[in-house]
Amino acid sequence: MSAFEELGVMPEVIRSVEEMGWLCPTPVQAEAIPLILGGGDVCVAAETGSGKTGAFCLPTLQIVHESLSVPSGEVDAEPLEEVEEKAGGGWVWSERDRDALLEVDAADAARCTARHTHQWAGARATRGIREGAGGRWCFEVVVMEEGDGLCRVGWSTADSTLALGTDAHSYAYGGTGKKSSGGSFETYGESFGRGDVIACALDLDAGEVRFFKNGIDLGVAYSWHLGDLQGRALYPTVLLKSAQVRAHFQMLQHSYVGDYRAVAAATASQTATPAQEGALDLQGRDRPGNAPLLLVLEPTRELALQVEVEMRKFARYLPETDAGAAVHIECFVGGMPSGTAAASGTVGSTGRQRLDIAICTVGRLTECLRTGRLDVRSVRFLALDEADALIAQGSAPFIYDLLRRIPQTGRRHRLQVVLFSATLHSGKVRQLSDRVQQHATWVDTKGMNSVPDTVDHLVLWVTPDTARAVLEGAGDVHRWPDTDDVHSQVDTRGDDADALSLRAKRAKPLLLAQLIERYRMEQAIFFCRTQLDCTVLHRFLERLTSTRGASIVLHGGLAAAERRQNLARFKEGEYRFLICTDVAARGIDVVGLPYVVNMTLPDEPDGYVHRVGRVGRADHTGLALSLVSSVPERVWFHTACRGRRGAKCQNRALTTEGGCTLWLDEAEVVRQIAEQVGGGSDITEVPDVMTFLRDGHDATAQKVVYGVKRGEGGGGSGGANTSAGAAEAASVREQMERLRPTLEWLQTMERQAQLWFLGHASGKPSPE
Ligand SMILES: Nc1ncnc2c1ncn2[C@@H]1O[C@H](COP(=O)(O)OP(=O)(O)OP(=O)(O)O)[C@@H](O)[C@H]1O
Repeated sequence: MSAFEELGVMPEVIRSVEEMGWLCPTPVQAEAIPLILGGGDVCVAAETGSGKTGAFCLPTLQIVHESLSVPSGEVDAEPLEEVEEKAGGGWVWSERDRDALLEVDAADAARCTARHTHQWAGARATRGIREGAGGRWCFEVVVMEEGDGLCRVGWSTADSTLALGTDAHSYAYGGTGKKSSGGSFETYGESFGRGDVIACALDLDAGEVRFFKNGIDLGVAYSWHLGDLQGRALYPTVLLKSAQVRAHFQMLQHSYVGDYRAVAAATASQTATPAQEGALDLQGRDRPGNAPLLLVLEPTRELALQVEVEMRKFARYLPETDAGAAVHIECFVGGMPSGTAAASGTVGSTGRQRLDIAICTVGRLTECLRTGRLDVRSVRFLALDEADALIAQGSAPFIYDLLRRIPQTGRRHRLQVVLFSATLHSGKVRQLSDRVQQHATWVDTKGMNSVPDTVDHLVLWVTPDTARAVLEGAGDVHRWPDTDDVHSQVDTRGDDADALSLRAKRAKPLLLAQLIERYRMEQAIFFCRTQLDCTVLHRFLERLTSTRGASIVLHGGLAAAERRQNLARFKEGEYRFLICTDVAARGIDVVGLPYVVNMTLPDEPDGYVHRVGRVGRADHTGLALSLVSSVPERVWFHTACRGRRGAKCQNRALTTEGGCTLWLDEAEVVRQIAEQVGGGSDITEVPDVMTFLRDGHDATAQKVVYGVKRGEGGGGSGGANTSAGAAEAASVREQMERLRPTLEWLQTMERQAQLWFLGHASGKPSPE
């Protein structure tokens, strides 16, 4: 039995991963896959390069495939509406069409409660009144004594979000004395609260909604042209925050001027259910062609594209389902044509439009939702990859809004949410998890120190003396590297802070050239702070004969297609060096990459963890070198300039003085990084990089080889020199061979013991 099979992974997926050389799950895969397959919400914090992509792609792909394979009869076996109707006489709050934070009372489904004090949670009734039914209809909401929060009550169509009052056909009256529809709020009626009875009245002959408080008419709140709803039904809806309400759908407490009848008196032909309207039967095969079951959110285009490639590899042997092609995967990122199924109507073999898995960046998803190109109402699985980066990008409000658009419970499943990153240990991530997940299980294979021990860290201090010596050594001023031009009027020979900063900046590229030579770097990523820094470094390396034509640039200023192409050319070995900003810091997987060099440290320790995580992946060893100025460097930080951030900016004043520069104290950043990644992975600090290089430090002299599997000659904290490493690997292999029969025997014994236990527990005879 394959180790992946033990985790419950299906044979077709195992076949793909085995072809990729994955014989055993990594620790994070071993923990996360069964939890996800078991239907739980999971937060996974594990070191860079530990196989997190597989940990969420394998089980989610399998869940999607299994959903597609459910026979149609089974999908429709017991419509939830029927179950709900049996319990509540036809009109109750829906168990399915509600936010996860709202509870529908099990014994009295006309009562619902939202306990959260900071978040709204809504629910719609199981039925609505069709626009064409005509007549005057009403339901009452009693605000219960429990809870001291807020309520909004009213009507909405089944395709509106549960955030009552925010969509066009969603009509709300709130406890603060406001009415809202389409997101615009106006003063209306008066405030209401505990003990009040609010009647939500619908006049389908006039196209009007009005509200009554304790029997008193508050006047027409909304009106529309008959036919505007296109025959759709309006459903009783509530939105609560720390409040409890009970609805009267059948017997009204008050009588109302205008002869309004309780909604439960409507005949079947006058009402509709979301399923009849095609609004909620979205996870079955009636799902619209642009409505995926799995939605993966990625912080960058590069990552989204990489995950798409991986997902397609895992899916390649999946058998065709009744619904047509095995699983239809698409990537939605900015700047390139994507979403072909959704846009052009790609069809599966059943002749139906299909999209099962959508991998998106936030920007493109926002646009696709606005234009209706993607429909998220069928999503039953949401994966937030690099969740902390999504938060740092400011996407948390978008995620909360997204969650409102996705039904929390499907016909037979609830929405499952997983969060992944190497750096999940922040209050903001916990907050996100609390809001979007339910009872999430944390898989934390490495705690705070999420840097693999296959990475060696060298901090090479660039002191003012080093910088001076390096520049003097370079000779002619014209051969000095350019800089980001922050120090335009500075005398390089001076000793003030600006002069020291400028010299450190000019010295770093020269030192990099020496490091490339000393380490005989054949493949490396050089991280820079800004797009301009990348351009300047690229220009410098192009001037040197030894590195001319060897590097390529990747940053957010390039067109999407160029970014994709440049990354692909580097991965394929066409270029030896990738000069990039943090756009490539996360997730990018270059198998066996030996070196990462930080030309400037990132502002945050988390940024360092992700950057150096490009090496030391999948048990390969790697070296992370950081050129760190011992004096503060003045750098661009464009906040004051308007329009295109930083372009042609000449405002060299400090941000504190209304300008666009700041002093970066790399020494302080090193201290923070050492604190975060210390422990398991020591950072070796070299006090003076010049002496280090001059004294002939030579990687090959130490016989350390980076970029190879640990134990096969690699360095890394747990590594060794080439010959010792190879010997160690051989000895491990030998030991494993020796132990194999014993392990197989133990496995058989355990299986027999379990079978015996199961047989014993069920009263059947125990197996031999
Ligand atoms: N079970 C496995 N066996 C062998 N190799 C694996 C296995 N799982 C993943 N890998 C390989 O390990 C490398 C790193 O995996 P992956 O990109 O998923 O890491 P990650 O944890 O997502 O890293 P990051 O935090 O940088 O995004 C990839 O090259 C992948 O193919």
